[in-house]
Amino acid sequence: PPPPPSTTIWQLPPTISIPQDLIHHHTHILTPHHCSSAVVQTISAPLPTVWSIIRRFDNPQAYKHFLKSCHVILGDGDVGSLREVHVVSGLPAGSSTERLEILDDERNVMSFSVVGGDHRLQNYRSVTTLHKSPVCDDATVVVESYVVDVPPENTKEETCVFVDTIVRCNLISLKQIAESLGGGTIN
Ligand SMILES: C[C@H](/C=C/[C@]1(O)[C@@]2(C)CO[C@]1(C)CC(=O)C2)CC(=O)O
Repeated sequence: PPPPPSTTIWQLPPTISIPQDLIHHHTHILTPHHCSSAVVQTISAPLPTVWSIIRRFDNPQAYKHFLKSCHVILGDGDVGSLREVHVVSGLPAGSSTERLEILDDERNVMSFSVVGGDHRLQNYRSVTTLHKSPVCDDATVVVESYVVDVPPENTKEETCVFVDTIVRCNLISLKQIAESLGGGTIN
């Protein structure tokens, strides 16, 4: 008989290893009240260029155009820092308070969690990783995964569509900015 579905989903070919501390993000027990997904975007710019934009916890609005401002309210931009972002009008959100969970300059992993604010994505948490494209030297593959509570009056599907749309917009904007920088980086 085939192995139970849970093991087949998580069995990755030996060539792909996920850093251990990322596993617990991806093994979040999904109940009917949570939704999770991952968005992948290839960018024709060197990995250090893309990373120089993603890693700036204090400046997400550089590429996240749904945000109109960001202030670090605790810490110096390193893990444990808190930021407060304000959202452009037109979205069912006003502000969000977010904590930097992982910032790994060696493995190019960044993760933040939403810890407060007036919006509808309770317990949103994402992990973004950068990978040198296997097919082209000066290209970068961005993988952004998330887990979030499904709001009481929405379905899992609606929640995923909403979040996927925002994440996709952010990564397209990141692509445009990184590609316009060419090989440069922002510091
Ligand atoms: C989906 C996520 C961000 C969402 C928000 O930042 C927010 C936390 C407040 O405004 C939003 C733009 C939309 C919302 O309802 C919840 C993507 C990202 O920023 O990495």
